Amino acid sequence: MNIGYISIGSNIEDRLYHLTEAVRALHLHDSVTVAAASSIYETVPVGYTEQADFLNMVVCVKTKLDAQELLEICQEIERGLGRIRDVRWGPRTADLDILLYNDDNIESETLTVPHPRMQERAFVLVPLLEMDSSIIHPVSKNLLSDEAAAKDKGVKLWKKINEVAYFVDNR
Ligand SMILES: Nc1ncnc2c1ncn2[C@@H]1O[C@H](COP(=O)(O)OP(=O)(O)OP(=O)(O)O)[C@@H](O)[C@H]1O
Ligand SMILES: Nc1nc2c(c(=O)[nH]1)N=C(CO)CN2
Repeated sequence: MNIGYISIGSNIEDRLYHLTEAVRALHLHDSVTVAAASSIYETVPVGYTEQADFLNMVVCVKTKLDAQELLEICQEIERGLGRIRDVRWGPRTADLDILLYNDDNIESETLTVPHPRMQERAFVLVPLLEMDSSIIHPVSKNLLSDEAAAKDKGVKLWKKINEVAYFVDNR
C-alpha cells in the first residue's frame, strides 16, 4: 500500500462544501482510503494576491494506485467540483495537489513529487505538520518542521475538525 499526502484548497464559496466533497470523493474511490485529515485553516492567498482567502487542509491517503493515477483522480475531483483553469494561482472551487507519495521523487511531464512549492507554502506546511510533525522531506532530507514557512503568519485555524468521519459520513 502506498501513502500519499494531498493538499486541498478552495476560495470560492461554499468553501467548506468544496473541501468536504473533495475529501468524500477521494474516500469513496474504490482504490483510495482517506486515513487521516488535518484541521481546516483559513489562509491569505499566496502568489496571486487579489483574490479571496482560502480554506486549506491536508489529507493522508492510502492507495494501491500509482502517483500518476492518483493525480488523475485528483483532477477528476477538481473537474467534478467545477474547477475552471484560467488565472495561474487564481481562484478555484477546489485544488488538489499531491505533496508527497511514499518517499518517492517523481519528475515527469505531468507530475512533480514532492510538490516543488510545498516548502515555501505555510498553507501546506501548517496542516501537514499538524498531522505529523516528524515528516522529513524525501529530497532535502530536512525535517519539514524546520522550514521557515511553517512558522509563517497568514494561516489561522478555522475549524478544528480533523476526524475523517466528519468529512465522509456527514450526510
Ligand atoms: N504534485 C503535483 N500535484 C498536482 N499537480 C501537479 C503536481 N506536479 C505537477 N502537477 C501538474 O501541475 C499542473 C497544474 O496544476 P494546477 O493548475 O493545480 O496548478 P496550481 O494549483 O495553479 O499551481 P501550483 O502547482 O503552484 O499549486 C497539473 O496539470 C499537473 O499536471
Ligand atoms: N492561501 C493559498 N494560496 C494559494 C493556494 C492555496 O491553496 N491557498 N493555492 C494556490 C495554487 O495552488 C496559489 N495560492
